[in-house]
Amino acid sequence: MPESADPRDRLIVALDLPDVEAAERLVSRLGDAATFYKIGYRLAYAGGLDFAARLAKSGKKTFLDLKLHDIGNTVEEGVRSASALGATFLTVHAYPQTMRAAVRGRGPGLKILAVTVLTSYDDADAAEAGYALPVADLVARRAEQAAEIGIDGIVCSAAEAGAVRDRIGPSGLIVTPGIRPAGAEASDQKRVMTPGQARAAGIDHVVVGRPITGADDPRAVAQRIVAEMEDA
Ligand SMILES: O=C(O)c1cc(=O)[nH]c(=O)n1[C@@H]1O[C@H](COP(=O)(O)O)[C@@H](O)[C@H]1O
Repeated sequence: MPESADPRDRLIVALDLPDVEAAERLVSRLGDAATFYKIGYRLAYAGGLDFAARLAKSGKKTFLDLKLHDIGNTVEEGVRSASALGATFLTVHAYPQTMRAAVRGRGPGLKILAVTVLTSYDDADAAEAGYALPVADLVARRAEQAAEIGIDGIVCSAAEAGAVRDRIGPSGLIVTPGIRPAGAEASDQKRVMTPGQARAAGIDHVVVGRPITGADDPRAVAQRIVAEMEDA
C-alpha cells in the first residue's frame, strides 16, 4: 500500500458476525473510522455476499475471505464468479495449482491473496497436519511460489513479514491477521503481534476481528489501531 494512501485503509475489520443485520449495525457504529471490511465464511453463508456487494457499492473496500481450495477448474470458475462482486481482495489457499487457477480466473480490479499458513498454527500444528517444515519455512516457500505465479498478495503472520517481503518484493501486498492490541486476548491465534509491531515489520494491512467486534466502543478501538500503526 503506498505511503500516501489513506491510513485507515491499513485496517481491515473482519465482520465475523452472525447475520447481515449485525454487520450493518457494526459498519454504522464504525462510520468513517473504518474503510475496509472482510467478509468470511460466517457472514458469507448468511447473506454476506450480497451484503459485500452492497458495501462495495457504498464506497467501502471489501475483502472476500473465502479461502478457496479445490481442483483447478473449480477454483478458476469460482474466482471468475466472485470477480463480479466488486471486491478488492479474495483469498485462496497457497497451493500452487490453486494459485495458478485463481490467477487465470481473476477479473479486473480483484486482487488475489494467498493464505500461507493460518495464524492459529504453530510448528506443532503444522507437524500434526503432516508438514515436515517449520511454519516460518513453509510460509517463506509458499510466498516465493505465490510471487512466481503472479499472486497479488500474501496472508501470513506479521512475524513473517520481513521474510515474505524479501521473497515478493516491494509491490506485493502483505496482509496480516493474528493482530492483537497490547493486553487483548489471543484466543485461538498463536502467531500474534500488535498493530504497531506489524506496521514496523512492513505489512500493508492488518486484519482485526474480535478485538473490534467484541468491544464496547468499536469505533474507539479501530481509531486506536489506525493511530498505533501511523506512529510505528
Ligand atoms: O485469511 C484470513 O483472513 C485469516 C488467515 C489467517 O491465517 N488467520 C486468520 O485469523 N484469518 C482471519 O482473520 C480474522 C481474525 O479474526 P480475529 O482473531 O477475531 O482478530 C478471522 O476472520 C480469520 O478468519
